[in-house]
Amino acid sequence: MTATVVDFDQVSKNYGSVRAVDGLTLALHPGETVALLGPNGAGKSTTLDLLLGLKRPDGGKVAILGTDPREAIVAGRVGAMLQSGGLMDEVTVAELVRLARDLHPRPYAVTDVLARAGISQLADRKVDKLSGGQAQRVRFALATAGDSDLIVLDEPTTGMDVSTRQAFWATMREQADQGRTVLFATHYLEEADAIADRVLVLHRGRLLADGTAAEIKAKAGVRRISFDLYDDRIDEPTLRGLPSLSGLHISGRTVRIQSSDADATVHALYGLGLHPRNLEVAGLGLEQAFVAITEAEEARTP
Ligand SMILES: Nc1ncnc2c1ncn2[C@@H]1O[C@H](COP(=O)(O)OP(=O)(O)OP(=O)(O)O)[C@@H](O)[C@H]1O
Repeated sequence: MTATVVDFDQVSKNYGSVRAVDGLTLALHPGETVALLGPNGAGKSTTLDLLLGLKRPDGGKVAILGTDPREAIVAGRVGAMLQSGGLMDEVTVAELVRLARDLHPRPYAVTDVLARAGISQLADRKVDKLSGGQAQRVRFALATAGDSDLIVLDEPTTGMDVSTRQAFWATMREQADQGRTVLFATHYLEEADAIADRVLVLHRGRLLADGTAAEIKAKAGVRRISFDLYDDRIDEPTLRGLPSLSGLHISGRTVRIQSSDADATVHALYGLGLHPRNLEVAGLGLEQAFVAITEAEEARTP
């Protein structure tokens, strides 16, 4: 059986009357790259804080590799990169990385850490002279200053430019390929789609969806249909009457539809005697699926 790296068992956390995390049960395994998604206030940061032992749950239990999160951190099992992590001023990048690796039970060489984070050329730069994206890379270097089993990242690529972001994710992929578990919270859904092999959707502190990006898209249950009408009059009320329609957009001769049952919609389309050309049926993108899932939940529990 595969060991469990992260284990949340019925975990809850309240801030006064706000239930930030609500009975969360979750297990993460070695080598998984997991994206944590959720609208603002869904409980992502609180979940990561509970995981890192920065907050204590009001109910339930959090474990990392079967031990208390704080113990796991002291043992160097976890590398973390948090949004709020301020960097020490008045020191150079290399000095700061050296400090982090000196505190790690299984440290890497400073030059390797700098190279992996793509900041070798910034080694002698004072930390307070870094750009936002460079500071993010330094935080990343601190999170990977030693050999950890779990890497936790809270919105890691905020402020990174496109090429820095790509290099960052390539490095993270390597970390996961070596058997480490990578858990990251993000608002960039295309990033989750491209990088994560497992996606968690959190909403009001509860897990709404847990699966591959493809499974989350399928869960949204909506498909996009598009086609061109060259030979027929485009009659909007008739198109609106198609079964299972949840959206209709007409632009010139092109019709775009969202449908909860694409087979039924397309069948009825031909039944109207229309002659659609360039017909395409596709699933939702992860971003649209995320919106559909969270909005459906909002409608269910206002
Ligand atoms: N220290 C705190 N005191 C009171 N309420 C808090 C505190 N921290 C978070 N909350 C509340 O708990 C809920 C979850 O917040 P959290 O920061 O975990 O969400 P998030 O998913 O990380 O949001 P975002 O995407 O905006 O960063 C929110 O309603 C938030 O207002």
